Amino acid sequence: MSRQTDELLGAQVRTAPAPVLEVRNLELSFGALRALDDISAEVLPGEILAIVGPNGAGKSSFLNSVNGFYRPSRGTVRFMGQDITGRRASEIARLGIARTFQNIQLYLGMSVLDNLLSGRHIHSSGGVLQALLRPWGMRDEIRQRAAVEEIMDFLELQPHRHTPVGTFGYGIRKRVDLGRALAMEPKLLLLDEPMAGMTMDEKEDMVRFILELRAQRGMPILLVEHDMQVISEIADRVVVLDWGRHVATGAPAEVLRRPEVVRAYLGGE
Ligand SMILES: Nc1ncnc2c1ncn2[C@@H]1O[C@H](COP(=O)(O)OP(=O)(O)OP(=O)(O)O)[C@@H](O)[C@H]1O
Repeated sequence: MSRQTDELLGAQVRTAPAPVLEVRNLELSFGALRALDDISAEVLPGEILAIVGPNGAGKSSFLNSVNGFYRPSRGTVRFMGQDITGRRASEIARLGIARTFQNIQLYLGMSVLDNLLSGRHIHSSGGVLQALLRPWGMRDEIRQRAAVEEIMDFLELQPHRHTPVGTFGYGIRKRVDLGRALAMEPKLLLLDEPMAGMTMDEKEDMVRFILELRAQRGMPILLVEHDMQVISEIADRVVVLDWGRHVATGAPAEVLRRPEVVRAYLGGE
């Protein structure tokens, strides 16, 4: 190999962006059921990576293994260069991985504003309860409020700020759930079926917010979603799982056409 080629390759190695999230050979079992079998994937800076696959493929298990809800039996999870495998969910959240949930977990009797403030607890001196009671010093209170106001502006939630979340349908609830995750000031966002149960208008709004998050803040996003049209429009790459196994990885337009991917969907539903 010539010296010039050597230098060129060296430059490529140096400029390749380090992944924000790097998952290697992940394995997770529930009794005899192998929910994840040797799964590897990575999220690059500013990338939107989608995990897709039929029901029971292991998508939520993958998210749960990344954010510490489940403890994988094998494999590693590295976040911004740090090994976080098997760490507790609260610790992983503090390191900068926030997530939303398939079955939204909000405080339904509380206002939009208070739900978002609950996401700030990792940035206040007390816990969730203290974040809600707001016994912070004046300066801390102003800082927490300013962060939440900005998120409400961004997600167009201002008209709903004082309304209890339980009075809203799925569309607004999912948006509040995203807002609460953003209130944690994450460096990586995990979204579990952010469009599920939404009307077309609500989906379009959510797509817009996700794309703006990436464009304006360079937010890397790992999402699980069933809506293939949405996936094709927003994901840079997709990872296809089936029965806990890896089927394919690549650009949506190319991967979703592959015969093995089509087969996985036809066989799985
Ligand atoms: N806590 C658990 N205990 C036992 N089995 C589980 C648990 N969580 C997931 N599983 C099983 O692991 C497999 C993968 O489930 P998972 O929820 O990860 O799939 P999924 O791809 O997210 O499915 P869906 O699209 O239906 O949400 C399924 O067979 C499921 O029943």
